[in-house]
Amino acid sequence: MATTARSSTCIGTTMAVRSGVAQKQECHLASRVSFGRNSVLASRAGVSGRVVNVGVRWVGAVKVMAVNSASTAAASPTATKNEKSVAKPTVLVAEKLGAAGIELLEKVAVVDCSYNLSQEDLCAKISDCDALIVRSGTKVTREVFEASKGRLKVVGRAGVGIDNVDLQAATEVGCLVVNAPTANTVAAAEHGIALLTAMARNVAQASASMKAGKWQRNKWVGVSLVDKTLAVMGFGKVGSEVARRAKGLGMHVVAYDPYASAERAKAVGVELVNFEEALATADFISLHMPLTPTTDKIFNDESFGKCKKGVRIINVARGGVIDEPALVRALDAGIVAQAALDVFTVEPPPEGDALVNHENVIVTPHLGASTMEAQEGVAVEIAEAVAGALAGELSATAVNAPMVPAEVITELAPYVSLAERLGRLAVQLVSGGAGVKQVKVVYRSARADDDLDTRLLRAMITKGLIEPVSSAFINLVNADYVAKQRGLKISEERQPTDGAIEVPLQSISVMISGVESKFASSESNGAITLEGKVKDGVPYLSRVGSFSVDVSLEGSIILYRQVDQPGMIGKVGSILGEENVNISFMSVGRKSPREHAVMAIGVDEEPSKATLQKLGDIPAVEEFVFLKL
Ligand SMILES: NC(=O)C1=CN([C@@H]2O[C@H](COP(=O)(O)OP(=O)(O)OC[C@H]3O[C@@H](n4cnc5c(N)ncnc54)[C@H](O)[C@@H]3O)[C@@H](O)[C@H]2O)C=CC1
Ligand SMILES: O=C(O)C(=O)COP(=O)(O)O
Repeated sequence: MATTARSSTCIGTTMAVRSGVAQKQECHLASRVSFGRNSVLASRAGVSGRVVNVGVRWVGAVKVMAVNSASTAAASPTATKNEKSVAKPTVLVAEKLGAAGIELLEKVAVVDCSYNLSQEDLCAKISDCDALIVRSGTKVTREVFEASKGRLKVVGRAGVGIDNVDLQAATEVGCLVVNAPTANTVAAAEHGIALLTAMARNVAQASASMKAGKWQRNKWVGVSLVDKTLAVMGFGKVGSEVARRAKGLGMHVVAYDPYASAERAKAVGVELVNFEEALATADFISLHMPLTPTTDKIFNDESFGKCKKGVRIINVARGGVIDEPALVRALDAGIVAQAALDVFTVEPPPEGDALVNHENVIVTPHLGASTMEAQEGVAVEIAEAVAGALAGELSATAVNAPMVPAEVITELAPYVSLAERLGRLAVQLVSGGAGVKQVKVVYRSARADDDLDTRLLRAMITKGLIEPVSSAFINLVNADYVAKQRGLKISEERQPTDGAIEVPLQSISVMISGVESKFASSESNGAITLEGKVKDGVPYLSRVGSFSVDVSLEGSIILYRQVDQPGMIGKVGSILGEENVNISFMSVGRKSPREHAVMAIGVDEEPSKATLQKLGDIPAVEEFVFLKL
């Protein structure tokens, strides 16, 4: 009895329109995890050196890099069906960047250097940009991400501090944020030391006085550094370089950093102390922690009250770590003898600012990273990170995405592809609009728990589950966030196997519970269950409900349940053949002869509704569903 010949939602068609077109491309076989929307699916990765006519889709899955990879990965989502070649991505450089970085970017992108944009101008421009590069002077707010209308894929911060980028907003829209964390470390440390020594010897004031025609040798008597205690607050890259240099000046150096390792401190000859002890013992305090909710105004009336009277403070970190009016009060009260500041809560500070104009304060306009060498280094570091991200690579300096080593990405590439396809197929089996809320993923692997990073897989299952039924764009950056927003709970389970540990995974199962299936045979233990495997680098569907099948996950799939009997393959084959639909794979999953069996047929072309109806009308077919990958 033929029962439910239900047509499944034609999700794939929607996706194709949204993304552009299927393209013919010659590709390298470097499988990577993509952040680009128009990535090329690596369905044949590892099989042949040429990949032809692969669908270009807004994925974020493993991809085969196109020859012109950067431009392909970052092509405008508005590309039309007739476009033959995909335009280069556009990178907006909103603040001065070293020439070497610009040159590097120009090889892969159209580079628009527009400095000093107002917030309105930035918002107006950003929807035409795939990447944005900034320093500390540009606020990349939620408004900017919203104005980009989904086009912006990467924000590169040409420096360390990312407090000027709304990371939450970036993550929500799946925009990768990368920084250049190492190239300006020495410059910032040297500037810290410059401020320390200049402050101690009144260099700035004495210079200004002499230029004003005075010769005040008695007025500008300084203090010595040798044998004084310097407290380094934040013992990271800059802090430890400052500590090293201060030791060379004969200072006793202590450091406060709740996350720093004692061994690293010991190696530099620095004693790690707690916050109070640092304040109570320091003659000089140098700030090198990031601006976070915890460090925001960490130097306030209360903390200045705990300082040794006459302490001198250097800030090359962020203005916001100091409560500036409190510092003015501490300076006026003589608790703080002097301050040397490179950074301010508001930059530039308002005219007539009490702190800037205080006689015991010396200031520089955020020059910590401003050496020729550091700026060239930062420019190259950020250009490489942005170009890599546009080409779909995971960045080693990603700020809002997990860092996954390149070798792990390469190894997991076919499984990442399998994961997305399983999610994509499973959600198409859900009947009605109840929505998917509970998903369990089972990874069967011979590897130890800590030897298999499932974050990529989970992200791609999430992508497969959500993208077909929403307008969301999902990648590794925002997968967990979007799932949480939609109330989708994904639990993961590891099942150990006896297989070879060289193979990362024996299988992945995706189980959706709490929903009805369009295809009853896909249910097992009350959940829609699909299992997949990778064979010779190619993802396969290996189980539907409790039926074993074996069909390559390429093209589309027709699943039907039939009463197992001779002649069925011929009937189905000729119906599809009449419409010139090419069968790529066929597999029968049955429990015992002449009983129910599930047939899985891979097809290269999408059959028409009439053809699907004819299949459903075959008397032995009990139910069927057509699923698009
Ligand atoms: N003025 C300028 O032009 C420059 C400023 N910077 C700023 O300097 C700061 C440090 O930069 P890096 O050393 O490269 O960063 P980093 O990440 O290597 O070091 C920061 C250190 O602060 C520590 N930290 C975090 N929270 C803390 C807390 N509550 N209390 C104490 N320590 C805490 C971390 O554990 C880490 O060791 C950043 O804010 C950065 O933006 C960096 C370069 C140039
Ligand atoms: O790298 C940092 O955190 C800095 O503060 C340097 O800022 P800049 O790039 O000079 O605007």
